[in-house]
Amino acid sequence: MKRKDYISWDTYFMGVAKLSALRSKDPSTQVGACIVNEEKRIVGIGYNGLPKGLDDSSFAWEKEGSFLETKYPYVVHAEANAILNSTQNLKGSTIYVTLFPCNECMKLIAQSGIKEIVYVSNKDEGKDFNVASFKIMEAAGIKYRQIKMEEITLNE
Ligand SMILES: O=c1ccn([C@H]2C[C@H](O)[C@@H](COP(=O)(O)O)O2)c(=O)[nH]1
Ligand SMILES: [Zn+2]
Repeated sequence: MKRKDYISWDTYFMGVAKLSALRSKDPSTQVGACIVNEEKRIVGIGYNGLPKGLDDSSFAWEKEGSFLETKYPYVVHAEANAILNSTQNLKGSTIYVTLFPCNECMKLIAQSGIKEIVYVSNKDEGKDFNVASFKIMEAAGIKYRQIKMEEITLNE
């Protein structure tokens, strides 16, 4: 008889997104993304980090202070990395992301043909960029749903 407590597709793909987020060097917000095609194949993964060639230790990860001394001008967002890392055309695919995408990422998501967003947290709800993100998403006809992530236990 087959096992009954196997994880769902949502848990599986969000689990990959969460695992990817653990690679992030951002001390305050770690984001992971996993793009899945219509055949449930993973076609791109990413997390928020500095661009290739930049030393993680030489750049500030501050949230506040002079703009050039914060992380904001330098970090590549998880969704952008997942799209850049993708192995095929993303038309019709789904992105699993641990944090609801910002407006900049939403533009990339719409432009790449991704048709569904599955997310866990929307910690920036109500901020202008978050409202803009919802506007882009709805105007582009992208579906979305928020899921609760269950704990995954790894047996030996
Ligand atoms: O769509 C998004 C939005 C944000 N991120 C990353 C970029 C930063 O490293 C953090 C956000 O910093 P805060 O601590 O929340 O100010 O998250 C992302 O990857 N994708
Ligand atoms: Zn973003």
